[in-house]
Amino acid sequence: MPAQIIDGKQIAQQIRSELAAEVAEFIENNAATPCLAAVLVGEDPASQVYVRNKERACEAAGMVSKLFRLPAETTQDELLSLIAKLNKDAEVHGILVQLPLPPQIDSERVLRAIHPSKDVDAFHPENVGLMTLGKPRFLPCTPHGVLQLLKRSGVETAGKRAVVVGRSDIVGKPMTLLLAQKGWDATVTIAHSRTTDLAAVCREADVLVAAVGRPEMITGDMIKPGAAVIDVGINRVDNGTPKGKLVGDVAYDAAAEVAGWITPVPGGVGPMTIAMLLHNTLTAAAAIER
Ligand SMILES: Nc1nc(=O)c2c([nH]1)NC[C@@H]1CN(c3ccc(C(=O)N[C@@H](CCC(=O)O)C(=O)O)cc3)C=[N+]21
Ligand SMILES: [Mg+2]
Repeated sequence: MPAQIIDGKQIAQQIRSELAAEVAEFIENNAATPCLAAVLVGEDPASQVYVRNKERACEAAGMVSKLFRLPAETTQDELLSLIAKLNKDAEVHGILVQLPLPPQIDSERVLRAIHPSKDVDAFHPENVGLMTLGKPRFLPCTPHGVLQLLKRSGVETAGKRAVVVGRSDIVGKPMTLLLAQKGWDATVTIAHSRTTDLAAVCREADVLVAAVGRPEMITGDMIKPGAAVIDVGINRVDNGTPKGKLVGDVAYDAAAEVAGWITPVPGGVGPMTIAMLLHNTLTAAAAIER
């Protein structure tokens, strides 16, 4: 039986309409509208697309989106002073600084300058710490989106073996912690580029999350029959067209013949990241306006 396709676009749309209702209620009960400030430094074309999608999604949910575009030559001090201004701005509930930042900027310093109560990416060490302790203020958007895809598709994680391929601070690491936490209750392995016999490790997974950033590196033979395969990768590869083609970290066609569930790219995890960003922005607004 071929895999059930997990339609991230549709599930994200469902979450966004749930959020729109909550935002409307929030606006009725508070003298404020949830507001996300997005900061984009430079002209990276992919970043422009993501930031525009985030703005549109915010507005569709009834939230305010403020975009701050800074030139590629922006200095660290200029960026830090914008963040200081946004931290103090009572109208702004969430702040997102789009990554990657240009090389003259120390990303770690910038992310730590965002006030933790407005850190809707959940990248600040205080928020990473709270999440790790099982007391999250915000959940990081992409891993939270993955959990929602699993839950809303009826994939059981309790007692199951989960393998996360990739150990980034943004996806891999928090993904493993969340899958192991109470309520999700998976037995989790974190695998990476130095893992011996990666294929055998992956084949043990009832839930396989690929977050390595290497196009189609997870092949059909690495998948346990019936597993849920969640592809976090978004890689643009050359296919002779000017824009190239988006592919995930999973070789989709072969994987779909073996898996029980699978997420496509595009239309899988990507739209969920944005939906969970909106969710965090509403959470931030509720905490600040309370
Ligand atoms: N501070 C910060 N926070 C982020 O959350 C963040 C970031 N920086 N920098 C870049 C990455 C990447 N990211 C995506 C979000 C949505 C899609 C998305 O909606 N993708 C669509 C396709 C988009 C396309 O066609 O290119 C999809 O997968 O269907 C993709 C990627 C958020 N990121
Ligand atoms: Mg941030």
